[in-house]
Amino acid sequence: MPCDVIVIGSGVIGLTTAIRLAESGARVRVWSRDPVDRTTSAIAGALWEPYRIEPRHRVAAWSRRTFEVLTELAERPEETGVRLVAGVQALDGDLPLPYWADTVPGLRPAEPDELPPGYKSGFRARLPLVDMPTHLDYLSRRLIAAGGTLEQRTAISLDEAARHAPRIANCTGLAARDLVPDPRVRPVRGQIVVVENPGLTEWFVRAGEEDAEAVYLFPQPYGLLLGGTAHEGVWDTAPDPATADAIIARCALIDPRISTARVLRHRVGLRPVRDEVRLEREELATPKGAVCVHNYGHGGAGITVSWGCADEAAGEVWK
Ligand SMILES: Cc1cc2nc3c(=O)[nH]c(=O)nc-3n(C[C@H](O)[C@H](O)[C@H](O)COP(=O)(O)OP(=O)(O)OC[C@H]3O[C@@H](n4cnc5c(N)ncnc54)[C@H](O)[C@@H]3O)c2cc1C
Repeated sequence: MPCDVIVIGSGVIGLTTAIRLAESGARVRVWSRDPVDRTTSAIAGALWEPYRIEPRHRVAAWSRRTFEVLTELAERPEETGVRLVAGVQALDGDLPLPYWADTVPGLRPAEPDELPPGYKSGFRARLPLVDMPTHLDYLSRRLIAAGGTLEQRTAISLDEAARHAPRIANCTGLAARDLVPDPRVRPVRGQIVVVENPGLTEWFVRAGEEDAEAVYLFPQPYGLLLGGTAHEGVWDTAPDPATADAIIARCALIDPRISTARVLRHRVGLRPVRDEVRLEREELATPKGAVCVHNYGHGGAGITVSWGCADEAAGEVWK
């Protein structure tokens, strides 16, 4: 099938990149090793918030652009899976507000009585909270409506894809480690638990950038998502029962009703962390001289930067 661009990967990064290209008139094929609902993106929480992602100056611009787009999508939450939800992030000690705070209208320091017991400082904000199964469904439908195709197919190499199209977008997340190959992208394992929501309507987060154990509670339409962990270099995707118990115990300190809530499911995902997101154009040394735009390594914030990165990647494809 003739096409202008092959996008490799159907996580949030591949789908948003493919949508930008298809909606600007390109004939786009998306190849994905995994079905959309088996990607790392499908496991994410997913709150808009820059976390475990660098470099800050680019992340600030990408996340601002994504905030704008998600705010628009939040006008149709049933269709898009995006809602604007209020909540509190606790900070350790007297840390200043985060570097991206000016992106969020109305973000303000939390009053002491807005913080759970034991926490001294934090901020309060309304942020986009994304129900990923619904959102990925929405993105897939939007891609197809724009004329794109979604195929379950594994790219053996970038050169193989270059035999099918003159332009490629490499949105393979952690798998870029083997495909490129790029040893700088590495897993940071995250485990979560979904329980029946005992009545929470706001999110809560306490997550230091370097901490292996975080606390987060996200009220989603499918249940209350509890997190979590962040273990560097760990590849195991089987949920660990002791880790799940510890997550529930930490979250129950925020709301004791959680300790008796019915567990609906356990999930583990591997964040594709890199010292810097790789978003750049490369001329491949193939006989026909194809162009590959790399867009991977978004760490713990792929949803948070998705549309900003998609805009930039689509621009690089046509340069
Ligand atoms: C527990 C957890 C919680 C998280 N919470 C948040 C959050 O609250 N907010 C936030 O913004 N982010 C969050 N993240 C991070 C976010 O999930 C990732 O940054 C994001 O999903 C990365 O998206 P991606 O499209 O690059 O990768 P993926 O979703 O992994 O998609 C990669 C795609 O590439 C395909 N692929 C790989 N190799 C090949 C190949 N050779 N050929 C064809 N296809 C291939 C795969 O099949 C897949 O379709 C969380 C992550 C985890 C694990």
